[in-house]
Amino acid sequence: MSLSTLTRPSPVHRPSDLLAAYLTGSFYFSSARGTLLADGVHTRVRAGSGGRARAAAEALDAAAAAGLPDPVVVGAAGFRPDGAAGLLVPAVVRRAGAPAAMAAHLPEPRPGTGWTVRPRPEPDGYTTAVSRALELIGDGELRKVVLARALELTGDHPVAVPALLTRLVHADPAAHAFAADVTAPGDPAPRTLVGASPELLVSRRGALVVANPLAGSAPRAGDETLDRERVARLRDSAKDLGEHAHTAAQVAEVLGRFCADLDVPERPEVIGTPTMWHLSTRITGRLRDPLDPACSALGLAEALHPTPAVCGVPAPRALTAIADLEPEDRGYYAGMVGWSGLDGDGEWAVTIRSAEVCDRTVRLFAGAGIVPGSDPDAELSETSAKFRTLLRALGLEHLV
Ligand SMILES: C=C(O[C@H]1C=CC=C(C(=O)O)[C@@H]1O)C(=O)O
Repeated sequence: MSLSTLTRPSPVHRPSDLLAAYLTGSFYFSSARGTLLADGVHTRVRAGSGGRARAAAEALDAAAAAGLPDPVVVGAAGFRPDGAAGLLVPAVVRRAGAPAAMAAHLPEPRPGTGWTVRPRPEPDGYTTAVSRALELIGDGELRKVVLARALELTGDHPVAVPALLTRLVHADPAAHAFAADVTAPGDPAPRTLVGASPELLVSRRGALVVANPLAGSAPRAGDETLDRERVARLRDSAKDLGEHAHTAAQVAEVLGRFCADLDVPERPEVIGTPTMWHLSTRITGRLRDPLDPACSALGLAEALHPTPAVCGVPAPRALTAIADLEPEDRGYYAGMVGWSGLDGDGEWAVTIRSAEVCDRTVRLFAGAGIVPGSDPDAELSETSAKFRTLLRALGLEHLV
């Protein structure tokens, strides 16, 4: 018998089948690059910030040696470098192509009734924090800081995460859509980080690396003429271009440490999501040493995180300003989510436009970059517009 007749053919999955197969507790990640659904736990990867890529490489080697086919590390890490992370090598991984625009009609989410909403902080607390950040910038302590606020929603029945994820993917098949189990000791029920992020932290395929920092935003109006005006204004806004430049420069500087050639477009372009417009720079590079574990997709993601798209400049001072000015710990918001394979290839997205769902509660965050020229009320409106991605999928858009 030839070897080929003994080889089990790989099953072929459709992206929509993997989405339909997602159950709370699975790991789901899709993007324009493809769809990955993972179940079960082969090995948990336990390591602190800075050591995750090495621990992941060791776990992947051990899983391959134990005969696990296609070992992959999947999961999420929180915003704070010393914060929580849930990374593991799953027992089973299924892959498919990128989700396409889906024809299937989804029933509208049940209009949200019976929800209580707790903004953290209240809107005027957020504008006060932005004013304080502007003072720190004026004093020369900071050049940029991203300030976030949270909405804590409590419904009258448990939130169905598979339905929420399905709505997010249908609303924007090009987004980095994800659902990751982030249950912590003491949680009354499974906790899931779920979202649809427009921001690619880093993607690696062989020696090729892509990062797509975003910063500088305008809400989408939903009217063609108004949106054309908003896009033109964003493209020329000195405040937004400055806010963007910090992020693109830092991402380019970090990738420059690992890459021989790096292509950094001179000017950002404007990209759209169903709710927002963003300034975007797509940076591409070629790794000098793709075999170095520090150059795995996870290693690059660790080196890049947290970028000034979610933190600030200088980063250490921005981290303390965020801790002082935000009343809520960000948890997994503004962290990273994705996967890395045995060969180092993988994809990690920034966990924005996301929520943590636990039983009847949904905790969502949105942030905005504060730079000289920021207006507290406009930053408040920007965060409200960013909440729409999740609120729309929950049937709660009327809340903002
Ligand atoms: C921090 C968030 O967005 C980041 C990504 C794109 C644009 C941003 C901005 O214009 O402030 C933020 O840097 C968020 O959505 O919570």
